[in-house]
Amino acid sequence: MASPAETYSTEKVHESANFLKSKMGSVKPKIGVICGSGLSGLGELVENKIIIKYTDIPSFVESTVPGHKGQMLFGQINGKDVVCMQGRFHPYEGYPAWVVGFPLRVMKLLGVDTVLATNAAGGINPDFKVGDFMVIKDHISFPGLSGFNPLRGHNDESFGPRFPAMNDSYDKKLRTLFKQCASELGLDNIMREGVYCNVAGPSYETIAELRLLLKLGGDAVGMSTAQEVVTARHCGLKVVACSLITNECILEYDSNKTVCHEEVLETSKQRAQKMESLVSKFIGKL
Ligand SMILES: O=P(O)(O)O[C@H]1O[C@H](CO)[C@@H](O)[C@H]1O
Ligand code: HPA
Repeated sequence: MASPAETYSTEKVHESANFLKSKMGSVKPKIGVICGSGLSGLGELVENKIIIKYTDIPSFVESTVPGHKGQMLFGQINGKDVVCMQGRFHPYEGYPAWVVGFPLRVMKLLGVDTVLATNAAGGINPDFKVGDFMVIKDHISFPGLSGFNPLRGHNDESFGPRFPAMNDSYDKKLRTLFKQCASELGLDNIMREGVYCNVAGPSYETIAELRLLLKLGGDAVGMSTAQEVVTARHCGLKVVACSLITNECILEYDSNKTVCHEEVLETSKQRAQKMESLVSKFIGKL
C-alpha cells in the first residue's frame, strides 16, 4: 500500500509520472478526467483500458470513500487519448491539501493540458433541482481561504509561480463548449451554471451554514474539486468542471428531510448515463 508522502517533493511527482509513463503504453493523454462520487461509470467510457490501482502508484494514497474506485485509467474516450481518475482524494480523508492536488501535477507531467473534473454536490440555489448538472463558473473554497491551500509551503517553480491568479480558473470557452454539447443532447432543461462552494466536510452543513453560503453567492456545495483546480491552474492546465446536483440542501428549520451519502450515490446512479453521454460528446470536440 502506498503511504502518503510526508511533504511534497519534486522527485516524488516525477517518480509517479515516470511510473505511469512506463505503464500507459502508446496512450498520450492530453485530457484528464476526474470522476466524482458515484460517477466512476465515466471510466466505462474509456476504451482499450489500461488500469492502474492508486495503491500501486508511488506516492499516491488510497481512495477511501464509497463511490470512488481508486484507480487510474488510460485509453480513449470518443477517439481521444485520456487519463481518467476513477475516484479522487478529499481533505476530509485526512490528506494534506497538496496530496489532494498531487495527481494534477502528475497529469501535467504526463502531457495533459485540459482537465475535466466532475463532482456530486448539494443544490443551494433554490431554482436547482436534484438531477441537474451545473457547469462550474467559479468557486469559493472555505478551506482554501483559511489556509488549507494545496500551494501552501515550498513553491515548486518548475510547475508555476508563487502567487498564481485564479480569477480565470474555469475556462470560458470550455464552459461554452460544454453547455453547447448539453444543448445538442437535449439537456438544456437540466443544465445550469454557477458557483461551487468547497467546504471541508465530512459532516454535511448546518442550516445556518447553508444560508450563509446562499447569501455569499453559492449555488452548490461539495467537499472536493477546489484543491484540484488550484493545483491544475497553478501549472497551467485548462479546467472545466461539472457538478451533478445530487441532493437538495435543507435551508428550513421545519423541514423533515435530511441528506446522506446513499442519496448522493443514488442520484449519481440515475444520472450516470446522461453524464456519460455529455462527457463523451464534449471530449470528442476537444
Ligand atoms: O465531490 P465528490 O468527490 O464528487 O463527492 C461529494 O460527495 C461526498 C458527500 O456525499 C463528498 O465527498 C462530496 O465532496
Ligand atoms: N454538501 C456537501 N457535499 C456534498 C453534498 C452536500 O449537500 N452533496 C454531495 N456532496
